[in-house]
Amino acid sequence: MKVEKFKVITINGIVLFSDHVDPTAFHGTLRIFVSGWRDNSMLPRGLLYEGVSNEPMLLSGGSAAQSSALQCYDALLCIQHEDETGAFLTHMREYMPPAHRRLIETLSVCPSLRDFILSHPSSDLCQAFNSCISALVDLRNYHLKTVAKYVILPGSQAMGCPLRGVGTTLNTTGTGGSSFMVFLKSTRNATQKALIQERPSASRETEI
Ligand code: HEM
Repeated sequence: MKVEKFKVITINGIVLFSDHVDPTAFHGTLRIFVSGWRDNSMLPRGLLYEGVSNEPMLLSGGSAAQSSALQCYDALLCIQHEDETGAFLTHMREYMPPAHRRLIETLSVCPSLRDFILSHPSSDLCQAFNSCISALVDLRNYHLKTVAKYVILPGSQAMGCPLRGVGTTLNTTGTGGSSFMVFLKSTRNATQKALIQERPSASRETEI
């Protein structure tokens, strides 16, 4: 299979694919190598690292969920990821450098920026906060479309492929074994929930 068309740009540890990446080549070649060996039916017991451990190790594949940038924004903007989604993102911190993990933990326990804005009503502050949230919602929506283009669509077209079993597992589960479309929609929805509803200002109330 031809892979020379891959164009990969690394931004803060995140691998960003340009429009030149062929979804079928991504799905059929690269994704298999980043799938990891945790919740992976091909390697249910994990992988034995000879000379490192006597027991097989279960490790998730590479994912931007392990990038500290997005988790820092979430903590700063008080975006709450609940239940399984929150647990998965917290688990992904184990793959970050310890200093990055500590930064996210520190931001999470700092006085809440959202509460500050709510208790000091200012239209400018509120709009600035909401534009940050909206930008993150847009990013997560764009990302959902990218995942559909690079994983769901080529996965549904991979009939007859010798790696079909691998594809089936990887089409519905993320690198951590999550059902990733449910997970990704949940992170997007939690982001949307953080928007502050602007109350009408006193002057506008008197105008009406
Ligand atoms: C072809 C390109 C991409 C594919 C197929 C893809 C796929 C996925 C999948 C399946 C997940 C679910 C969790 C997991 O499996 O680990 C995920 C999570 C995530 N991805 Fe990507 N991704 C791509 C590119 C990117 C890029 C370029 C970014 C950053 C700008 C990014 C940021 C994230 C983040 C932050 C998460 C964690 C969920 C969240 O916080 O909303 N991904 N990705």
